[in-house]
Amino acid sequence: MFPQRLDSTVAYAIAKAMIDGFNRHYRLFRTESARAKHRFETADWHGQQRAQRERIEFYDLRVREASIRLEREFKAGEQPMDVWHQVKLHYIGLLVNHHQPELAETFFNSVTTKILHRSYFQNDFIFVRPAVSTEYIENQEPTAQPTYRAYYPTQGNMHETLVKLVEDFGLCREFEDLRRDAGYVAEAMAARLGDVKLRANFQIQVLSGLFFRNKGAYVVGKIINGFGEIPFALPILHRQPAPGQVLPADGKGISSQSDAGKLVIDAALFGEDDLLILFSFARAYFMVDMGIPSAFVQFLRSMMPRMPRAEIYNALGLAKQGKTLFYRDFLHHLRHSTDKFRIAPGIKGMVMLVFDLPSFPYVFKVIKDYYPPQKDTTREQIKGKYLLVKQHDRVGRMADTQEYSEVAFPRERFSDELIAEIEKFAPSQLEISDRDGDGQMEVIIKHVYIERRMIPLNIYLQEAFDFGVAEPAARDQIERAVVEYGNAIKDMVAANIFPGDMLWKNFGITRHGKVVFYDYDEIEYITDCKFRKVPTPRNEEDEMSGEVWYSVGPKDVFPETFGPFLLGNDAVREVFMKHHADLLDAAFWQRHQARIQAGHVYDVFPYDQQKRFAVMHGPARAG
Ligand SMILES: Nc1ncnc2c1ncn2[C@@H]1O[C@H](COP(=O)(O)OP(=O)(O)OP(=O)(O)O)[C@@H](O)[C@H]1O
Repeated sequence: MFPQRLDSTVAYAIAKAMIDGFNRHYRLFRTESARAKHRFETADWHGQQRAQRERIEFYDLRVREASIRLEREFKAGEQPMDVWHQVKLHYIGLLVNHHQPELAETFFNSVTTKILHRSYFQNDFIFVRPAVSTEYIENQEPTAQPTYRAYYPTQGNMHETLVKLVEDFGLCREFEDLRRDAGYVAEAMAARLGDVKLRANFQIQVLSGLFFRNKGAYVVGKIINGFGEIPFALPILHRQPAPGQVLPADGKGISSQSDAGKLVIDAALFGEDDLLILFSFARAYFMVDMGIPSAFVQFLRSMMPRMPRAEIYNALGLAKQGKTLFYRDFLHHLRHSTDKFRIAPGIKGMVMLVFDLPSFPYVFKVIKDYYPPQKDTTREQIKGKYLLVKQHDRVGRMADTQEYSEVAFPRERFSDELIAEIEKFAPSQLEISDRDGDGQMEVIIKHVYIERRMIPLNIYLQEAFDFGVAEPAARDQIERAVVEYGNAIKDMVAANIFPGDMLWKNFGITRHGKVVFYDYDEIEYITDCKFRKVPTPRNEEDEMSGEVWYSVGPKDVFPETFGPFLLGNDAVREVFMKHHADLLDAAFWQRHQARIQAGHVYDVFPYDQQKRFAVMHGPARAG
């Protein structure tokens, strides 16, 4: 199996062409990410969103280019196994001093699996686990940026240090008052540190690349004191010039105009939980200029040890690496667990067949082969909607999904009930065979989306109902769920998304108590919908008719009619009407539609209004 001699010249040429293909990919990816700084400085918000969307496509384009080149120049698909073994060894050699070896290995897997027939590629040909270490990679070039910078403030010069720390990012746009903002940050840090004694190693470390997303730029780092570490992030925004921009403190997102202002540090976020929300799977990917991405991941992991590395790679826009790592984690989990896959708890979907493994915090969603008549859709349309969400700003309210094809699971881990369910609703997606010939039967699913498991909101509410709505704890649970549910819809509206199907069962609650939407098959752009008031009945017959007597176009939405589906329970109705009655009014939706059509980009920021310096220190001081 292992080649004794590297005697094939074509093997080296293939390996070299492959690494050239990857290097081209990473160069383009990095350049696009680095340009985010300029787009931020010049307030090119539409450009920023476009780039975020387009960058997702880069990987597949480069994989396709590389496979075409390998086929054309080297007939790579026709090379014997022996040559492919040598290709892999040469490739490993080329990675020894590479700065993104883990990404380059994944690229190798993507290209080879495209070129080689499935029965032909086996684990020997691809990187099932990393062959080259990502530990301690350094760029030795004199002009190279280190991954992070360290500052050593004392009690006396904290303020100056923070000013310098921000200035070192070299943002080419004036701050409104950086000294003032650094003062706010210093105060917030002091409050967070409390009365602790500053130890010899007291320092602030910040990643040398700013994290850009939509209308924000984030400084990301940690404070180290003795054995303690406090992760933090400082969002930098453009001050909006018009007065009265600060929403009421209970408002969720920070709506902002498309105009540009001087820069401000908007808040100081501390601790793992704030950071986890910032890096959530329900938000768009960041743009960061990273020479050594694994070093960024390692730093971020030290700040958020509970976040899987796969999700960190995703958040950095390196979704294919995220996908690879997720799959490795999944296989590892399968090997070290014994429970069985089952139909996911909750109300079954009409278009999606959803299953999970109780011990594993994700769900697997398969598109059914047929749907009830009210679901006028197709497999392609559903895939289109999932893609739309992937490319769109998910504003912390729409779960990210990873798409996999031909996923094999051990047959003995599937309950018979689940197999029967798949056979009934998605037979085209199911194969049960011993594909790799190891004597073990496998369940092979042709196409599946995988996403984080949440508690479906209907189940969460039901728990409270079962407890008894008179109980304060149950009332709290209902209030939290309903308020957050409305906030989730409003954040989606800000981002031009109409969820389509707003039933409780289509939303889930995360471990941070955030409500997130996950049912995308009826999603539409707000700007494509027609929000209407229910017309006044023409006569008594209309009025008494239980049927819809007025004509309804395909894009018509009647917000008044949401109530009966959502508000059957009195306790729910009371909270909903107190906080979110506007969602039942067509005028609310039309107003947002008009604002989006006028070109305003809304950004929903991943922290509470109460954490904004403008709110904490009063608008008079902060703008
Ligand atoms: N991320 C998730 N976490 C937990 N449960 C989930 C998740 N996604 C889906 N489910 C469960 O699976 C069910 C069906 O999922 P989903 O709503 O995506 O399917 P659907 O076919 O699009 O639904 P519908 O019939 O409303 O269109 C949900 O009601 C919920 O119980």
